[in-house]
Formats: sequence, structure tokens, C-alpha cells
Amino acid sequence: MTPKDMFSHLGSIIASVMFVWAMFQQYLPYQLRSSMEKYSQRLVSLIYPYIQIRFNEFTGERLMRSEAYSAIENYLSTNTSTQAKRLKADVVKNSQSLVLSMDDHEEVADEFKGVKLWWASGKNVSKIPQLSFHPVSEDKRFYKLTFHRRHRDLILGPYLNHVLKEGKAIKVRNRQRKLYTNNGSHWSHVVFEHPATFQTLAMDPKMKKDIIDDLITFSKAEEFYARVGRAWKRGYLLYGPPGTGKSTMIAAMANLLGYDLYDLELTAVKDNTELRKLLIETSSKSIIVIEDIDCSLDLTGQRRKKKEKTEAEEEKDPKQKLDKEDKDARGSQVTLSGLLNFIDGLWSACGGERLIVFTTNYVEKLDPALIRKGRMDKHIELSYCRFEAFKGLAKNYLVLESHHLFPKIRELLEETNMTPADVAEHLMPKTILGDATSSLENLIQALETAKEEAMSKAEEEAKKTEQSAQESKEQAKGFVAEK
Ligand SMILES: Nc1ncnc2c1ncn2[C@@H]1O[C@H](COP(=O)(O)OP(=O)(O)OP(=O)(O)O)[C@@H](O)[C@H]1O
Ligand SMILES: [Mg+2]
Repeated sequence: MTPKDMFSHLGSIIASVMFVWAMFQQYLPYQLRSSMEKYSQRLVSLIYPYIQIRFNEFTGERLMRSEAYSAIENYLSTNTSTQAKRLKADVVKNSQSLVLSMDDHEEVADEFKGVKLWWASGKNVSKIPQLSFHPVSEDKRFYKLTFHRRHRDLILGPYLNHVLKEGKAIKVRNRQRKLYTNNGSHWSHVVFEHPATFQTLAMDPKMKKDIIDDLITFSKAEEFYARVGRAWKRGYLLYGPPGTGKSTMIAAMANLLGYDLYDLELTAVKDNTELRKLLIETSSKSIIVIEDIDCSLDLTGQRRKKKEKTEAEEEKDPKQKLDKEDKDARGSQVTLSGLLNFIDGLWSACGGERLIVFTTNYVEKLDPALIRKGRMDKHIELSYCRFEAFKGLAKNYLVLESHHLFPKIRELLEETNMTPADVAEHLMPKTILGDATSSLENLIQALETAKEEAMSKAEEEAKKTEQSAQESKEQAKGFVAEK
């Protein structure tokens, strides 16, 4: 029997004694009665030093489910499965994950900074179930927290904050994440179930660790951002040739942090106002992605020139005048400054905890204003597959840590530019019975072909330059001779 149980029994004995006492004291004079009441209360609190707090499932007149109750339920789901003997299992809505919570009238212990406390689940059955049209169950569930009164400040402050925060975080981890795409000015969503993770992403391990650390630090830095007065958001620019894993990394980021994804198609956004509307609708704990930013938005002013030209043509030939739909199809009027406002603007911070990710194949084409530090905080280059990244792919695709063909592959990967997407393609078993060695041989063959192609291309280029150098030399000679 724990000291708390002992006190609990003692408490009920005292309560019985008090009841008898109350019956008796009505025959005593008033003044004597009130001072005795005061002292008896003190005596009880001296003997029973525990404080209890009750958290009801439903609160308010409209019977809203209490946020605290559901956070506690989630928080306790981690302790529950190891301690409680009777559990309730529930499938989280729209998701496949199973959440366990303790059944009614169970008790589990918890510890916080060396202080022990107890959570009990209870249920009151309502006495008026007959004529109720209310769909909510008439059972009123609650959690009761018991702790020693000397820890009052610690429990009421830091501990309860910790429970609510952890509980909410568990809820976020368990929820089904969504992939939003914009159709004009509206978001529509599907369930996000991309299997990519940082484990399956092949890249230099040091670089990978650096990115993971950066993301995790960001997701835990709410207090830091509040302290330094910055909006809780972070910009990433992913650049590199096609097939180097930019989109895959975004999926891995969402899976790592448990964030929703908003895949923003800028060309479908009519103007800056529509862009703002879309962005205000995004929720926190999300990644806003603009893929191929160089194609989505003309950052060099060329689009404006092109548009002016078309309008001039329209004027010349009214028959050619395009109808409204065609005009819209010509492209969005989202401007660079509109986009910068979105990154810096006050409203982009509402809700907080957002990542903004741009991808491009041509980083050199982007306007420096767009990618300066503070806007895009981290620039990540995803490049051709080298040996370290290959090792990751071999481990994932072939369950191989080493092989006698690895040194040959290492050599070839240093000499040839092949994207991780292509390497992965060659590591895919060609038949059900395909073994690792034949996959590696396939890759070696592909690498050798790529190397030869690259060499003959380089030779051709060299020949061409030599030829043109020769031509200009001869031209110059002729010019001098003429003179
Ligand atoms: N680093 C990588 N690790 C594991 N798989 C990869 C990697 N890079 C590419 N792949 C594989 O190649 C395919 C294409 O990659 P992905 O779509 O991420 O490339 P991308 O960089 O976004 O290309 P693009 O610039 O054309 O959009 C993915 O399905 C993925 O399986
Ligand atoms: Mg991509």
C-alpha cells in the first residue's frame, strides 16, 4: 500500500467521524461550533496532505469536449500501455494508428522532476438519461490528478503545462496528415501518405544530419522565436538538377516533423490578393512548398515584356483579342514583391510554425532578393550521386553494407554525374529473383556507358571550340592580309 492509499483510507475514516460529529454538533452553541469546524478542517488537511484536481471531459453548457481532457488522454496514452491493466483502444479518426487509453476507474503513476503523482480515470453516470435528445453519451468521464501539497507550485505550473504540451504534440503525431493543393484560390486536400523518410533519402550522411538537426531545432524553438521577436518560420531553398531528390526531401521533412504539406502552384494563382488569401488559410505545423520557383514566377521581368507584347498585338488586330479565360491562362500576376511580402509579411506569421520551401533546378536564375538570408534561411544543394549517397541507396534497395563491387562503383561515381534517381532505377531488381550482384553489375554498366557518352561529348565540344578558334584565327589572318 502506497502512502497515498494509506492516507486515502484514513481520509474516509476521518470523513465518517466528521459525519457523526456533524450530527452531534448541531446541539452545540454557534460560536463553539464554528471554531470547532475551523479546527477540524485544519486537522483534516494536516492528516491528508494530498491535493486533487478533477478534469471533466465535457465543459460548459454546450458540452464542448474539454481540450485539457483530450490532451491529458493523449499524454497518458504513453504511460497507460505499460501501467494500466484495463485499456481502451481506439483508432484515431481517418488514420490507421491505434491509441490506447486507460479504462474507467484505473490509476497510473507519473513522475515529474523527481516528484511522484497519480492520475485516475473516473466516470459519473448521469441520472437523467431518459428524455435526452443529446447525442453525447450521458456518462461523464473525468481524470483526477492527485499530488502532495508541498509540490503544489511545481504541479500547477510547469507540470500541467508539460502535460498539455506533450498531449497536444502526441495528438499531432497521431493525426492523419494532409497534402493540400490549390485549385485557383481554393485549397483541396488528400491524405498525405508519402513513404519517403530521411532514412530512405540517399545523401551525404553529414549533410543529412545537419538538415535533420536544423529541422528539429526549428520545431522546438517556439520560445526562442518569441524571445527574439521573430515569426516562427523558416525558409529552405532546395536546388539541384532534376532527379536529385528535392521533392523526396520535402516529403521526408513532412514525415519527420509530422507537418501538413501545402503544395502551392503559383501559376494557378491570379494575383497577389489571391496569394494572400491562400496563405492565410494555411494552418500551423505545415510546409508551404513552391516547386520550380524559377518557372512559376518570372523574376527577371521577362513576363512583363511578353505580356506587353501580346497586348500590343491584340490592339493591332482586334480579332485576335483573347477572351478572359485565355488571358488568365497566360499566367498569374503574382509578382516578386507579392511573394516577398508573403515571406516577410505580418500575416505570413499568423499561426506560426511554418516552413517555406522553394525548389529550383537553376539557382543562378533566381533574383538575389528572393534567396537572401533571412528569407531563405538555408540553401541546400542536392547534387549528383556520389559514393556516400550510393551507400545509402544500396542499403535501402539491396540491404547491402559492403560488396566487392563497391570500390569499382566508387571510382565510377566520382568520374560520372548520375542522379540518385538514375542510380536507384538501376538498383531496382529487374526480376523477382534478381540478386544484388546483378543489380550492381547493371549499375556499373550504366555508369560506364554514361562515362563514355560524357567523354565523347566532351571531345566533340573540344573539337568544336578548336574549330571555331581556328576559324576566327584564319578570319583574323585574312583581315590583316586584306589590310
Ligand atoms: N537522394 C535520393 N535518395 C533516394 N531516392 C532518390 C533520391 N533522389 C531521387 N530519388 C528517387 O528518384 C525519384 C525522383 O526524385 P525527386 O522527384 O525527388 O527529384 P527532384 O529533385 O524533385 O527532381 P525535379 O527537379 O525534376 O523535380 C524519386 O522517386 C526517388 O525515389
Ligand atoms: Mg521535384
